[in-house]
Amino acid sequence: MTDRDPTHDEGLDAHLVVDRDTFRLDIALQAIPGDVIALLGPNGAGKTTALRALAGLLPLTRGHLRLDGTELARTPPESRPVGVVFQDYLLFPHLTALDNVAFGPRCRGATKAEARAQASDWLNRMGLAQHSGTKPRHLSGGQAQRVALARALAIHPRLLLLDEPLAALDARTRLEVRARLRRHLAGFEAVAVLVTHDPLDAMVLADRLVVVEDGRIVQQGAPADIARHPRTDYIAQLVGLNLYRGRAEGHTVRLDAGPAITTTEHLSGPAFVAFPPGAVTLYRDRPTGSSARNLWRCEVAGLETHGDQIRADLTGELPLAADVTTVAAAELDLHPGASVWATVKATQTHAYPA
Ligand SMILES: Nc1ncnc2c1ncn2[C@@H]1O[C@H](COP(=O)(O)OP(=O)(O)OP(=O)(O)O)[C@@H](O)[C@H]1O
Repeated sequence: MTDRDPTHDEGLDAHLVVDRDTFRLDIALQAIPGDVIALLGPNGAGKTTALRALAGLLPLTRGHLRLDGTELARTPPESRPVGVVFQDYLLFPHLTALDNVAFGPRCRGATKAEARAQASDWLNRMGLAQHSGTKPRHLSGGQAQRVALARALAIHPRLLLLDEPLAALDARTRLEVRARLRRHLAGFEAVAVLVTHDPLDAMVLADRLVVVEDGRIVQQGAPADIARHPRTDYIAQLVGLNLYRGRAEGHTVRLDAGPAITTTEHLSGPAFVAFPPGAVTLYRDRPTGSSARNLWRCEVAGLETHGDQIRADLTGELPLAADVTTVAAAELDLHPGASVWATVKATQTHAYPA
């Protein structure tokens, strides 16, 4: 585990206390350059409040906000080394894609020619060279998202904030933009914080999830750890996904570490495959009549109760989480150390490019 303590003047060190009428946000966030953090939480939990406080759009009631060792609380938002991608991208409608991206560098003292050269470079990197003269209304959702990202990155931010970066996109575009955004974030050398409702976005894009409920952090950690050991019902439902990486060939994703998973999607190349714990069926004995292609022998490592469901943490051929009813758990005599067979139908899995 990396040392996340930004005491060496690198990264984000924040304690955000913000009062809004009867609501209080009180969270501490630490990150080192290269970290991608996802803030997740139910409606009204305080995610947007946190993002706005980080951007300087809401004042702190108390606490501190240090970036690379500099206290930002008194720096006006437009002078902070902070790039923001808003949910609906907020591109200037009357400016071309190029001038939208050039806006930040221009405001920070670059000449018009310099700012445009930098903007052009960013648009190239985003694969948008041929759209530099296009106005936002003629861009697709995915293209507008990339322009917004280029605009945020063009100021060389030390903190990149993304508010529901994929929410405005239709399901198809979302897949593609998610994969692309992931590559950009992986190469980003400062701290990135994104707010999302979507556990899949969070797990694919972030190295660390910070779950906020009612203004407080209720759990944080690596996505896989949180998925296996959720501490609240909300998190159990939210991150209820088994997620793996591998290489797809047709309807099969061969995992980097583990067996192959049969999916309905037809892909080739690096891919993720995910399925919810509720999609897993458990058997004590090897099922004979089952048509499921995905059949693995596992051992119960742990059990946790969430309402009337039991989440089984399984190890073995494929580590996975499975949700079963309390009745089923009793019938299967599930207990740590018990060996079980797990099946997942291809139709219950979801594969997408990595
Ligand atoms: N302008 C405002 N004035 C006063 N209180 C507000 C204001 N905006 C939001 N709040 C309150 O702050 C709390 C947190 O809201 P916030 O928008 O940060 O949550 P969120 O986690 O982003 O929710 P959502 O997922 O619905 O966007 C809520 O209880 C909300 O009622």
